[in-house]
Amino acid sequence: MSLLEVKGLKAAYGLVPALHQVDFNVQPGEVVGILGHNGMGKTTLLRAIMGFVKVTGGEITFEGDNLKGLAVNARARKGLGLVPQGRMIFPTLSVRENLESGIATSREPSEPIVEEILELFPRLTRLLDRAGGALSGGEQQLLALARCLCRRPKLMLLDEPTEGIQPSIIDEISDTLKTLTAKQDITIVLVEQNLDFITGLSDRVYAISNGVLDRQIPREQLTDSKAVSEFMGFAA
Ligand SMILES: Nc1ncnc2c1ncn2[C@@H]1O[C@H](COP(=O)(O)OP(=O)(O)OP(=O)(O)O)[C@@H](O)[C@H]1O
Repeated sequence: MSLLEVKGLKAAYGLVPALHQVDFNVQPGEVVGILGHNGMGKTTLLRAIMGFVKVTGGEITFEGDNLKGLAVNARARKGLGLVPQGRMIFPTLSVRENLESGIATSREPSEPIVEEILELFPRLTRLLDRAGGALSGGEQQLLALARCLCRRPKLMLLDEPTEGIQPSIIDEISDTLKTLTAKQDITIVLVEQNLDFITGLSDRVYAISNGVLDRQIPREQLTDSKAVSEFMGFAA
């Protein structure tokens, strides 16, 4: 059984459609990438899966259960976690407090998991008392990832983790995610426009274009950025 199955999904902002037809599935333990340019519907898709955006058609099932009508909190309790675009960490709370705020809504609230999660994030360990707002963009992204992991999600939805981040920290985020998937039982859906990042991490990559996602990029093309651009219709 797929962990996540999205079928014929549609979503709109008022009368303006943002997702027209989204069909894809994610198997347990996979990293599935969704590649698309600005405004193609990537954020809307992740927010619709998490329950922040109302869907107007189609269905989303998680571990075989239809998520229709379930609020964000209920989806989080089922094991979905979103690391949003722009990170959305608490700027006035310390790094440690940001991490603890993740545990408050954990499925397993009593577990002392901050220390365990920090093993994956040595850079954050050195910054535990610093205010979230005083971190660099890359450090904030690491914090947002770590905070989400403190809730022990089964499926982590990552919205453009490389956006506005220096190349050196992009590599660190990529390495951290690789260590995480090798070490822990977690499944990831990653939306991105950074081709190298997404192809380096993903087992499979789908293309999203103008709110339509129904095509997987052939595996043999994933290492050829020109072929991927052509496949997606990006080429001039
Ligand atoms: N709150 C909103 N109200 C109205 N329209 C919106 C809203 N959010 C997004 N849209 C529109 O929906 C479409 C998809 O936007 P979305 O943010 O999902 O794209 P994206 O692929 O994540 O883009 P980006 O890479 O720039 O974040 C765009 O046309 C966008 O203008």
